[in-house]
Amino acid sequence: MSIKAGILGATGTVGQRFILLLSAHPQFTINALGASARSAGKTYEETTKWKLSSDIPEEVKGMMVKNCVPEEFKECDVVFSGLDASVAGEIEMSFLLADLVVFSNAKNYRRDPTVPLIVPTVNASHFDLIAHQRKLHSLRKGFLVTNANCSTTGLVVVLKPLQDAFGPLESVIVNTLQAISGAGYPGVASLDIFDNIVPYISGEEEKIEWETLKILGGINEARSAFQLLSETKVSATCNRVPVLDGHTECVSVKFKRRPPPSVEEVVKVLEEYVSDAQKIGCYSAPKKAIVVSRQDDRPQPRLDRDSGNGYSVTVGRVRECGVLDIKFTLLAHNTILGAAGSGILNAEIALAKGILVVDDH
Ligand SMILES: NC(=O)C1=CN([C@@H]2O[C@H](COP(=O)(O)OP(=O)(O)OC[C@H]3O[C@@H](n4cnc5c(N)ncnc54)[C@H](OP(=O)(O)O)[C@@H]3O)[C@@H](O)[C@H]2O)C=CC1
Ligand SMILES: N[C@@H](CC(=O)OP(=O)(O)O)C(=O)O
Repeated sequence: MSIKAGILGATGTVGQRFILLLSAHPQFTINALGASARSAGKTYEETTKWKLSSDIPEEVKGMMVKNCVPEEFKECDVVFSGLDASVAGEIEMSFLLADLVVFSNAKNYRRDPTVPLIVPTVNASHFDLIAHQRKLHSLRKGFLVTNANCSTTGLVVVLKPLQDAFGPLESVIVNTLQAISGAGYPGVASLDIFDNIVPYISGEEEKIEWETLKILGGINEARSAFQLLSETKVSATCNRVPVLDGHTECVSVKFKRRPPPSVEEVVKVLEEYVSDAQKIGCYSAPKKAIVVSRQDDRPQPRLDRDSGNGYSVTVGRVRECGVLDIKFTLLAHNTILGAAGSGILNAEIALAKGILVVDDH
C-alpha cells in the first residue's frame, strides 16, 4: 500500500526534513508540495534553499510547488504541515473542513480542546479523541492532530515513564539549550548567535510549561475532553545556542511520593520504557524511545542527536538534586523527533489504529 502524502511548508526547515524522511519511507509516497505564493509555480529544486547534508531526493527535485489550498491536495491521504505559524491556523483549518487528514507542527491548534497534541512515543492514546473531533466538524475521514513544541517533546518523553512508575510529579524545572535550526531559515542572525548565547526565545517557555500538562494528562471517559495535569508545576528557561541541530535540556524533578525514587530506580525505569509506538510496531519507532548514557560527558548534540535515527531521546547525568529530587540532562533532535519525525510517526500510529483511512486509488 502506498499512502499519498502532501507537505505544506515543504520549502522550510521542517518541510525539508519531511521530504527526506518521507522519500525513504516504505509506506508513503510524496504526492504534493505546498508553500507560499513566492514559491508556488516553481520546481522544488528551483525555489528551495536546501540546507540538509543529503541531496534533495531525485523524485522531488522537479515537482511543482503548489499554493496551500485544499483543492491542490485532494488526492492526498495525509497532509503534513510545516507551515509558518502566521499562516498555519487558517490554512490547516481549511484543509480539515475539506475532510483532509492534517498532522501539524505549528503551535496554532495545540491548545484547542478538540485537537490532540501527540508526542508519538508518549501519548498515542490521545488519538481516542478523533471520533469526537470528526463529529463536531461533520467529517468522514479527515482530522487534525498536532505535535508538540520541540523542547516540550524531549521533556515529556522522559517525564512520561517517571510519572507512570512513581506517580505524580510535583515540580519540574527545565533549562534548555536550543539549536538554531529551531528558529527556521534564515532564523537567528549569524552576528547574534556566533560566539554567543541568547537567553530568550519568544513564547517558548510558556509553551513548554503548558503543553506538558496536556500531553501528560488524560482524557475523560466519554473521550470528548482532555484532562490537564493539575498537580504538576513546570518552570522553563530557554536559551538559543550555536548548535545546528539538537536541543539539550537540563531538568530537575520533584516527585509527590515520599521518599522519592533513587537514582538507580529512575535509571531502570527510563531504560525499560517501551512506548505504544514501539508496541504497535511502527516503522519509524525507535528501538529505544529513551537511551540512557552512563558517560559523565553525555549527551552531546553532535554525538547523540541521531540516536534512533533522530527518534530517540538520550538521557545522561542522572543524579540526586540537592533542591528537588532527581536531575538529569536530555537531548532530542529538534527537527526529527521534535518536528517532522513526530508528524510521520503519529501518522503511522493513526494508520495502525485504523483512524487514518486510505482510499483505494
Ligand atoms: N524548526 C523546528 O525545529 C520546529 C518548527 N516547528 C514549527 O513548524 C513550522 C515550520 O517551521 P520552520 O520549518 O522552522 O519554518 P521556516 O520558516 O523554515 O518555513 C516556513 C514554511 O512556511 C511557508 N510559508 C510561509 N508563508 C506562507 C504562506 N503565506 N502561505 C503558505 N506557505 C507559507 C514557507 O514557504 P516559502 O519558502 O514559500 O516562504 C516555508 O515553506 C512552524 O510553525 C514552526 O513553529 C515546530 C517544531 C520544531
Ligand atoms: N521555537 C522552537 C521551534 C518552534 O518553532 O517551536 P513551535 O512550533 O512551538 O513554535 C525553537 O526555537 O527551537
